[in-house]
Amino acid sequence: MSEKRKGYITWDEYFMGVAKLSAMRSKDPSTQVGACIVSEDNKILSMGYNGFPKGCSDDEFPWGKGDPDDYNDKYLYVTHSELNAILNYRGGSLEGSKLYVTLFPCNECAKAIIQAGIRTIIYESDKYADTPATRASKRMLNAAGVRYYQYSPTGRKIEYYV
Ligand SMILES: Nc1nc(=O)n([C@H]2C[C@H](O)[C@@H](COP(=O)(O)O)O2)cc1CO
Ligand SMILES: [Zn+2]
Repeated sequence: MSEKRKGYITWDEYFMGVAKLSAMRSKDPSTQVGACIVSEDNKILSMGYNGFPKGCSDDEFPWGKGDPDDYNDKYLYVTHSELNAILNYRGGSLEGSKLYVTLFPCNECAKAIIQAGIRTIIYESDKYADTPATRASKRMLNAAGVRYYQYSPTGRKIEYYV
């Protein structure tokens, strides 16, 4: 056997796969989001998923939304996967890096993405495309010249057994 194996996964499948694995750690009963930040030369720098900040117990803080009392709304407490991935990175600069994320970033994360120097976003779902948060996000990303494109799945089922 002198030729390389065929059927190995692409870089996009690899990193979106890592983002999805990360999302599976989320405790949010409604939407689980995962992110993976990668250097220009395809090395993983950081990962994250949506969750409460350190010390804010997943069992004590509220996971609900739409509670008449905003104080008990998860949106006040959750850190988004993208921001967690940015904050989890302790190695220095993210300048020029790429972000793989399972859901299009919101406006608040867009600010952090732009300021961190992330230059490319590869996203899977855009299920909140019509919301002001996503529209404002695209407005800022476009102005800042951050490139984004939707991940196109190959249809390959990613499973591994030795
Ligand atoms: N890009 C994103 N990254 C995220 O981590 N999130 C988080 C915030 C919430 O925990 C959850 C969305 O909850 P819901 O609105 O579908 O019930 O996903 C949300 C978005 C949407 O912009
Ligand atoms: Zn966000």
